[in-house]
Amino acid sequence: MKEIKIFSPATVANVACGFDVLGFCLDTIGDEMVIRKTVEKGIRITKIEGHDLPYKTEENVAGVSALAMYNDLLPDCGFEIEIYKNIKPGSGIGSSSASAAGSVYGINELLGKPLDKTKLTYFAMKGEALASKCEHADNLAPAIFGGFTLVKSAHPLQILELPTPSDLYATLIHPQIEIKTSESRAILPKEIPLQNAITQWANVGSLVHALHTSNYDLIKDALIDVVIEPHRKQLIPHFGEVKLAAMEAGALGCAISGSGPSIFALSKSEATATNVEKAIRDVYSKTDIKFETYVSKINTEGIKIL
Ligand SMILES: Nc1ncnc2c1ncn2[C@@H]1O[C@H](COP(=O)(O)OP(=O)(O)OP(=O)(O)O)[C@@H](O)[C@H]1O
Ligand SMILES: N[C@@H](CCO)C(=O)O
Repeated sequence: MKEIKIFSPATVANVACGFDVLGFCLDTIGDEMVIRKTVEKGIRITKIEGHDLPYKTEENVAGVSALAMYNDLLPDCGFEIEIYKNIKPGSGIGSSSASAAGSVYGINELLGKPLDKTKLTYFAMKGEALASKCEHADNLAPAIFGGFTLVKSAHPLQILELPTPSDLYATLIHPQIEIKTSESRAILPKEIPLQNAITQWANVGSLVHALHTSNYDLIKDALIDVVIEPHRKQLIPHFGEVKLAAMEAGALGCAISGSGPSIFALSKSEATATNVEKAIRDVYSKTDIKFETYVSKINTEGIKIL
Protein backbone atom coordinates (compact mmCIF):
# COMPACT_ATOMS: atom_id res chain seq x y z
CA MET A 1 0.00 0.00 0.00
CA LYS A 2 1.44 3.40 -1.04
CA GLU A 3 -1.31 5.75 0.08
CA ILE A 4 -4.05 5.79 2.69
CA LYS A 5 -7.04 8.06 3.36
CA ILE A 6 -8.32 8.23 6.92
CA PHE A 7 -11.03 9.83 9.05
CA SER A 8 -9.57 11.25 12.26
CA PRO A 9 -12.35 12.07 14.72
CA ALA A 10 -13.01 14.96 17.08
CA THR A 11 -12.95 14.08 20.77
CA VAL A 12 -14.13 15.44 24.12
CA ALA A 13 -11.44 15.55 26.81
CA ASN A 14 -11.93 15.74 30.59
CA VAL A 15 -15.62 14.61 30.51
CA ALA A 16 -16.38 17.04 33.38
CA CYS A 17 -14.59 15.44 36.34
CA GLY A 18 -11.58 13.76 34.67
CA PHE A 19 -9.19 16.62 33.86
CA ASP A 20 -6.33 15.30 31.70
CA VAL A 21 -7.37 11.66 32.13
CA LEU A 22 -10.86 11.00 30.70
CA GLY A 23 -12.05 11.43 27.11
CA PHE A 24 -14.50 10.11 24.54
CA CYS A 25 -14.63 9.95 20.77
CA LEU A 26 -17.20 11.66 18.50
CA ASP A 27 -18.73 10.12 15.43
CA THR A 28 -19.86 12.78 13.01
CA ILE A 29 -17.13 15.41 13.37
CA GLY A 30 -13.56 14.91 12.23
CA ASP A 31 -10.77 15.63 9.76
CA GLU A 32 -9.72 13.64 6.74
CA MET A 33 -6.08 13.01 5.98
CA VAL A 34 -4.15 11.39 3.15
CA ILE A 35 -0.75 9.88 3.97
CA ARG A 36 1.49 8.83 1.08
CA LYS A 37 4.80 6.94 0.94
CA THR A 38 7.57 8.74 -0.96
CA VAL A 39 11.01 7.71 -2.23
CA GLU A 40 12.41 10.93 -0.82
CA LYS A 41 13.07 10.45 2.89
CA GLY A 42 11.59 12.63 5.64
CA ILE A 43 8.13 14.00 6.51
CA ARG A 44 6.46 16.69 4.40
CA ILE A 45 3.07 18.37 4.73
CA THR A 46 2.00 18.98 1.15
CA LYS A 47 -1.61 20.13 1.43
CA ILE A 48 -3.83 21.74 4.07
CA GLU A 49 -7.43 22.64 3.32
CA GLY A 50 -10.11 24.10 5.58
CA HIS A 51 -7.99 26.14 7.99
CA ASP A 52 -4.83 28.17 7.90
CA LEU A 53 -2.13 26.05 9.56
CA PRO A 54 1.65 25.83 9.22
CA TYR A 55 3.14 23.67 6.45
CA LYS A 56 6.51 23.42 8.14
CA THR A 57 6.82 19.89 9.58
CA GLU A 58 8.18 21.11 12.93
CA GLU A 59 5.37 23.68 13.33
CA ASN A 60 2.39 21.45 12.59
CA VAL A 61 1.32 18.91 15.22
CA ALA A 62 0.79 16.28 12.48
CA GLY A 63 4.38 16.79 11.35
CA VAL A 64 5.86 16.75 14.86
CA SER A 65 4.18 13.47 15.86
CA ALA A 66 5.02 11.88 12.48
CA LEU A 67 8.65 12.98 12.79
CA ALA A 68 8.96 11.55 16.32
CA MET A 69 7.73 8.18 15.05
CA TYR A 70 9.82 8.38 11.86
CA ASN A 71 13.04 9.11 13.77
CA ASP A 72 12.38 6.12 15.98
CA LEU A 73 11.49 3.61 13.23
CA LEU A 74 13.89 4.98 10.57
CA PRO A 75 11.98 3.49 7.61
CA ASP A 76 13.53 3.25 4.15
CA CYS A 77 11.13 5.83 2.64
CA GLY A 78 9.53 9.18 3.41
CA PHE A 79 5.91 10.35 3.82
CA GLU A 80 3.70 13.16 2.52
CA ILE A 81 0.74 14.31 4.60
CA GLU A 82 -2.41 16.05 3.34
CA ILE A 83 -4.78 17.51 5.95
CA TYR A 84 -8.44 18.27 5.18
CA LYS A 85 -9.36 20.10 8.36
CA ASN A 86 -12.97 20.25 9.48
CA ILE A 87 -12.28 20.70 13.19
CA LYS A 88 -11.47 24.33 13.85
CA PRO A 89 -8.18 24.79 15.74
CA GLY A 90 -8.73 25.97 19.31
CA SER A 91 -12.28 24.62 19.36
CA GLY A 92 -11.92 22.35 22.40
CA ILE A 93 -12.89 19.22 20.51
CA GLY A 94 -9.41 17.93 19.83
CA SER A 95 -8.44 19.66 16.61
CA SER A 96 -4.73 19.30 17.28
CA SER A 97 -5.18 15.72 18.51
CA ALA A 98 -6.97 14.65 15.35
CA SER A 99 -3.96 15.75 13.29
CA ALA A 100 -1.32 14.42 15.70
CA ALA A 101 -3.05 11.05 15.93
CA GLY A 102 -3.96 10.85 12.23
CA SER A 103 -0.42 11.16 10.89
CA VAL A 104 1.03 8.43 13.13
CA TYR A 105 -1.95 6.14 12.50
CA GLY A 106 -1.60 6.54 8.72
CA ILE A 107 2.17 5.98 8.68
CA ASN A 108 1.78 2.91 10.90
CA GLU A 109 -0.75 1.42 8.45
CA LEU A 110 1.54 2.09 5.47
CA LEU A 111 4.45 0.40 7.28
CA GLY A 112 2.37 -2.75 8.00
CA LYS A 113 1.36 -1.85 11.59
CA PRO A 114 4.64 -2.24 13.51
CA LEU A 115 3.25 -0.26 16.50
CA ASP A 116 0.33 -0.90 18.87
CA LYS A 117 -2.22 1.78 19.79
CA THR A 118 -0.45 2.79 23.00
CA LYS A 119 2.83 3.39 21.14
CA LEU A 120 0.93 5.43 18.51
CA THR A 121 -0.54 7.54 21.31
CA TYR A 122 2.97 7.97 22.74
CA PHE A 123 4.27 9.48 19.47
CA ALA A 124 1.09 11.51 18.94
CA MET A 125 1.69 13.11 22.37
CA LYS A 126 4.89 14.66 20.98
CA GLY A 127 2.76 16.54 18.43
CA GLU A 128 0.01 17.44 20.91
CA ALA A 129 2.67 18.99 23.17
CA LEU A 130 3.43 21.55 20.45
CA ALA A 131 -0.14 22.92 20.72
CA SER A 132 -0.80 22.70 24.44
CA LYS A 133 2.77 23.08 25.78
CA CYS A 134 2.45 19.84 27.73
CA GLU A 135 2.24 16.13 26.90
CA HIS A 136 -1.24 14.86 27.65
CA ALA A 137 -3.26 12.12 25.98
CA ASP A 138 -6.88 12.65 27.01
CA ASN A 139 -7.91 13.66 23.44
CA LEU A 140 -5.45 11.37 21.68
CA ALA A 141 -6.42 8.15 23.46
CA PRO A 142 -10.13 8.27 22.48
CA ALA A 143 -9.20 9.31 18.91
CA ILE A 144 -6.90 6.28 18.55
CA PHE A 145 -8.76 3.67 20.67
CA GLY A 146 -12.36 4.93 20.18
CA GLY A 147 -15.08 5.07 22.88
CA PHE A 148 -14.27 6.29 26.41
CA THR A 149 -10.69 6.09 27.62
CA LEU A 150 -8.86 6.80 30.85
CA VAL A 151 -5.18 7.75 30.81
CA LYS A 152 -3.99 5.92 33.93
CA SER A 153 -0.52 7.39 33.49
CA ALA A 154 1.12 9.62 30.88
CA HIS A 155 4.72 8.69 31.85
CA PRO A 156 4.96 5.75 31.35
CA LEU A 157 1.90 5.77 29.10
CA GLN A 158 -0.91 3.50 30.29
CA ILE A 159 -4.39 3.72 28.74
CA LEU A 160 -7.55 1.98 29.91
CA GLU A 161 -10.42 1.42 27.47
CA LEU A 162 -13.80 1.96 29.16
CA PRO A 163 -17.15 0.62 27.96
CA THR A 164 -19.67 2.83 26.14
CA PRO A 165 -23.33 2.45 27.25
CA SER A 166 -25.28 1.94 24.04
CA ASP A 167 -27.89 4.69 24.54
CA LEU A 168 -25.42 7.47 25.27
CA TYR A 169 -25.36 10.46 22.86
CA ALA A 170 -23.38 13.68 22.92
CA THR A 171 -24.55 17.20 22.06
CA LEU A 172 -21.91 19.83 21.30
CA ILE A 173 -22.07 23.57 20.91
CA HIS A 174 -19.05 25.36 19.49
CA PRO A 175 -19.16 29.14 19.90
CA GLN A 176 -16.92 30.58 17.17
CA ILE A 177 -14.31 32.04 19.45
CA GLU A 178 -10.83 30.58 19.85
CA ILE A 179 -9.44 29.54 23.23
CA LYS A 180 -5.90 28.20 23.06
CA THR A 181 -5.33 25.18 25.27
CA SER A 182 -2.02 26.62 26.44
CA GLU A 183 -3.80 29.80 27.61
CA SER A 184 -6.69 28.08 29.37
CA ARG A 185 -4.19 25.84 31.18
CA ALA A 186 -2.19 28.86 32.28
CA ILE A 187 -5.13 30.27 34.31
CA LEU A 188 -5.54 27.11 36.41
CA PRO A 189 -4.37 27.09 40.05
CA LYS A 190 -1.41 24.85 40.88
CA GLU A 191 -3.04 23.65 44.11
CA ILE A 192 -6.65 22.71 44.95
CA PRO A 193 -8.48 22.44 48.30
CA LEU A 194 -8.56 18.89 49.69
CA GLN A 195 -12.39 18.85 49.88
CA ASN A 196 -12.61 19.60 46.13
CA ALA A 197 -10.10 16.85 45.38
CA ILE A 198 -12.19 14.38 47.40
CA THR A 199 -15.37 15.34 45.51
CA GLN A 200 -13.58 15.14 42.15
CA TRP A 201 -11.98 11.73 42.59
CA ALA A 202 -15.25 10.35 43.95
CA ASN A 203 -16.90 11.59 40.74
CA VAL A 204 -14.22 10.07 38.47
CA GLY A 205 -14.52 6.69 40.21
CA SER A 206 -18.32 6.88 40.05
CA LEU A 207 -18.32 7.78 36.36
CA VAL A 208 -16.03 4.86 35.50
CA HIS A 209 -18.28 2.52 37.50
CA ALA A 210 -21.39 4.00 35.85
CA LEU A 211 -19.95 3.38 32.36
CA HIS A 212 -19.18 -0.23 33.28
CA THR A 213 -22.70 -0.81 34.59
CA SER A 214 -24.64 1.42 32.13
CA ASN A 215 -26.01 3.22 35.19
CA TYR A 216 -27.38 6.45 33.69
CA ASP A 217 -28.49 7.89 37.08
CA LEU A 218 -24.94 7.52 38.35
CA ILE A 219 -23.54 9.07 35.14
CA LYS A 220 -25.75 12.07 35.94
CA ASP A 221 -24.48 12.28 39.55
CA ALA A 222 -20.86 11.97 38.46
CA LEU A 223 -20.70 14.48 35.56
CA ILE A 224 -19.70 17.33 37.85
CA ASP A 225 -16.43 19.27 37.84
CA VAL A 226 -15.60 21.24 40.99
CA VAL A 227 -11.92 21.72 40.15
CA ILE A 228 -11.50 23.15 36.62
CA GLU A 229 -14.90 24.55 35.56
CA PRO A 230 -15.01 27.27 38.25
CA HIS A 231 -11.83 28.78 36.74
CA ARG A 232 -12.49 28.28 33.03
CA LYS A 233 -16.19 29.02 32.77
CA GLN A 234 -15.62 32.78 32.63
CA LEU A 235 -13.73 32.28 29.32
CA ILE A 236 -16.93 30.98 27.68
CA PRO A 237 -19.75 33.48 27.13
CA HIS A 238 -23.18 32.25 28.38
CA PHE A 239 -21.73 29.01 29.77
CA GLY A 240 -24.09 29.04 32.80
CA GLU A 241 -27.18 29.59 30.64
CA VAL A 242 -26.20 26.80 28.23
CA LYS A 243 -25.66 24.40 31.10
CA LEU A 244 -29.00 25.27 32.69
CA ALA A 245 -30.82 24.92 29.34
CA ALA A 246 -29.18 21.54 28.65
CA MET A 247 -30.10 20.15 32.07
CA GLU A 248 -33.69 21.42 31.77
CA ALA A 249 -33.92 19.71 28.37
CA GLY A 250 -33.04 16.39 29.99
CA ALA A 251 -29.24 16.07 29.68
CA LEU A 252 -27.43 13.81 32.14
CA GLY A 253 -24.69 16.41 32.43
CA CYS A 254 -23.15 19.40 30.69
CA ALA A 255 -19.60 20.74 30.99
CA ILE A 256 -16.72 22.37 29.13
CA SER A 257 -15.32 20.21 26.33
CA GLY A 258 -11.55 19.98 26.74
CA SER A 259 -10.21 23.45 27.33
CA GLY A 260 -13.24 25.10 25.65
CA PRO A 261 -14.89 27.08 24.15
CA SER A 262 -16.99 24.07 23.06
CA ILE A 263 -19.49 22.80 25.61
CA PHE A 264 -20.73 19.20 25.61
CA ALA A 265 -23.76 17.47 27.11
CA LEU A 266 -24.39 13.74 27.43
CA SER A 267 -27.92 12.35 27.16
CA LYS A 268 -29.65 8.99 27.31
CA SER A 269 -31.11 8.63 23.77
CA GLU A 270 -30.72 10.50 20.51
CA ALA A 271 -34.12 12.17 20.95
CA THR A 272 -33.04 13.78 24.25
CA ALA A 273 -29.68 14.80 22.75
CA THR A 274 -31.61 16.51 19.93
CA ASN A 275 -33.86 18.34 22.44
CA VAL A 276 -30.73 19.46 24.26
CA GLU A 277 -29.31 20.74 20.96
CA LYS A 278 -32.42 22.84 20.38
CA ALA A 279 -32.33 24.24 23.93
CA ILE A 280 -28.69 25.30 23.75
CA ARG A 281 -29.10 26.75 20.23
CA ASP A 282 -31.86 28.96 21.68
CA VAL A 283 -29.39 30.40 24.21
CA TYR A 284 -26.79 31.39 21.61
CA SER A 285 -29.40 32.48 19.03
CA LYS A 286 -30.20 35.42 21.32
CA THR A 287 -26.56 36.63 21.12
CA ASP A 288 -24.44 37.89 18.24
CA ILE A 289 -21.89 35.09 18.68
CA LYS A 290 -21.73 32.67 15.74
CA PHE A 291 -21.93 29.01 16.73
CA GLU A 292 -22.31 25.45 15.47
CA THR A 293 -24.03 22.52 17.17
CA TYR A 294 -23.77 18.79 16.67
CA VAL A 295 -25.44 15.63 17.95
CA SER A 296 -23.18 12.61 17.84
CA LYS A 297 -23.19 8.98 18.82
CA ILE A 298 -20.15 7.94 20.81
CA ASN A 299 -17.68 6.59 18.23
CA THR A 300 -16.39 3.27 19.54
CA GLU A 301 -14.09 2.69 16.56
CA GLY A 302 -11.83 5.77 16.65
CA ILE A 303 -9.68 6.67 13.64
CA LYS A 304 -10.62 4.66 10.57
CA ILE A 305 -9.50 4.03 7.01
CA LEU A 306 -11.83 5.51 4.40
N1 LIG B 1 -2.57 20.19 12.37
C1 LIG B 1 -3.01 21.04 13.30
N2 LIG B 1 -4.32 21.03 13.65
C2 LIG B 1 -4.79 21.90 14.58
N3 LIG B 1 -4.05 22.80 15.22
C3 LIG B 1 -2.73 22.84 14.92
C4 LIG B 1 -2.16 21.97 13.96
N4 LIG B 1 -0.83 22.23 13.88
C5 LIG B 1 -0.59 23.25 14.73
N5 LIG B 1 -1.73 23.63 15.37
C6 LIG B 1 -1.84 24.71 16.36
O1 LIG B 1 -2.38 24.19 17.58
C7 LIG B 1 -3.25 25.16 18.20
C8 LIG B 1 -4.63 24.54 18.42
O2 LIG B 1 -4.55 23.51 19.35
P1 LIG B 1 -5.33 23.56 20.74
O3 LIG B 1 -4.91 22.38 21.52
O4 LIG B 1 -5.14 24.93 21.33
O5 LIG B 1 -6.84 23.45 20.25
P2 LIG B 1 -7.80 22.18 20.16
O6 LIG B 1 -6.98 21.01 19.75
O7 LIG B 1 -8.99 22.53 19.35
O8 LIG B 1 -8.31 22.11 21.66
P3 LIG B 1 -8.52 20.94 22.74
O9 LIG B 1 -7.19 20.22 22.81
O10 LIG B 1 -8.89 21.68 23.98
O11 LIG B 1 -9.62 20.06 22.28
C9 LIG B 1 -3.35 26.33 17.24
O12 LIG B 1 -2.43 27.33 17.69
C10 LIG B 1 -2.86 25.76 15.91
O13 LIG B 1 -2.24 26.72 15.08
N1 LIG C 1 -7.13 18.09 29.36
C1 LIG C 1 -6.80 19.16 28.47
C2 LIG C 1 -7.56 18.95 27.18
C3 LIG C 1 -7.33 20.00 26.16
O1 LIG C 1 -6.31 19.67 25.28
C4 LIG C 1 -7.20 20.48 29.10
O2 LIG C 1 -8.34 20.57 29.57
O3 LIG C 1 -6.38 21.40 29.15
